[in-house]
Amino acid sequence: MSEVVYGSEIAKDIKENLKVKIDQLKAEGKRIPKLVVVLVGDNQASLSYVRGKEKACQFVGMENELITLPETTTQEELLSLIERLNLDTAVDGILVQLPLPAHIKEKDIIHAIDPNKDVDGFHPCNVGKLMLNEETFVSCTPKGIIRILETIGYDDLSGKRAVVVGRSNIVGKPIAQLLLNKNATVTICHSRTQDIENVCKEADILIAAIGKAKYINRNWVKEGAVVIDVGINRDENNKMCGDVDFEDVKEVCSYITPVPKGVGPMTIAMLLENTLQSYHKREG
Ligand SMILES: Nc1nc(=O)c2c([nH]1)NC[C@@H]1CN(c3ccc(C(=O)N[C@@H](CCC(=O)O)C(=O)O)cc3)C=[N+]21
Repeated sequence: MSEVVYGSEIAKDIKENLKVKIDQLKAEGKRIPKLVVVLVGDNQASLSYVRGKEKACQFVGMENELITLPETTTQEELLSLIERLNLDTAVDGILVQLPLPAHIKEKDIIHAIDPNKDVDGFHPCNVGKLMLNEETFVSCTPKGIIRILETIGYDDLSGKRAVVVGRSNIVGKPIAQLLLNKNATVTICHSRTQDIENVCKEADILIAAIGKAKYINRNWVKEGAVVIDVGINRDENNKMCGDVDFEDVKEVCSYITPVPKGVGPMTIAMLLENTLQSYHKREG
């Protein structure tokens, strides 16, 4: 039997902490940190995530502007908006919600955001700094996962084996790097990996970021492993679920994060932290 780790509760503590800090800035008559979220088109899932970000900003008392643009927005129009936000001294963080419509090149947009306002940590400058273990904006989901490990006291990773399933630029690769920076022995598995089940079974820490509903069952998991589920999928009843078959795996691991209320809320909390970090870099 394992302990279920509610990221939602850890995130709540983090947000309460941020609220105190922002109240303090207000009391001192200082400028308030500001996050701008840009949403292109009306992808339903994106709308729901963006609302979560808005609610969190309101909770901590951070300024939040949501700019919604029509699906037909051109790449040039989006680039000129980003240029304006880059130059706006009142803006600390810029987040362009992904995915973007197919006619816009995500890479060009990510490259256009000022690395000093890239609170997602997606810009190549910030990704490079992560690889060099230099201070930077760390991508929010991976940062949230590390914070979960720290909170459960499982952050001395020397001699531990970590297996990351999934190699995306926004989760798989950066979480592998963060685990490596903490001295774990890291393996990245993906769709071309042979004998993936047995590779995963070696993991002391298993990170699931593949995007396949309930793909990982107890046969993939070593007894006592820590299992972090990054997946956001729908099951056969259209209920939100992770990449891990939670009910099955929770019988064999030591800690497991649920979906929802696991990694997702941590992502939002880390976004707010990154925005405050950006503010302090600017304001001192
Ligand atoms: N530029 C960019 N940055 C992102 O960080 C980014 C993005 N684009 N595109 C989409 C993904 C996804 N994402 C989530 C954040 C919070 C929850 C979250 O809080 N989920 C709640 C439940 C939400 C619900 O019930 O719908 C939970 O897991 O408990 C989920 C997903 C950020 N993303």
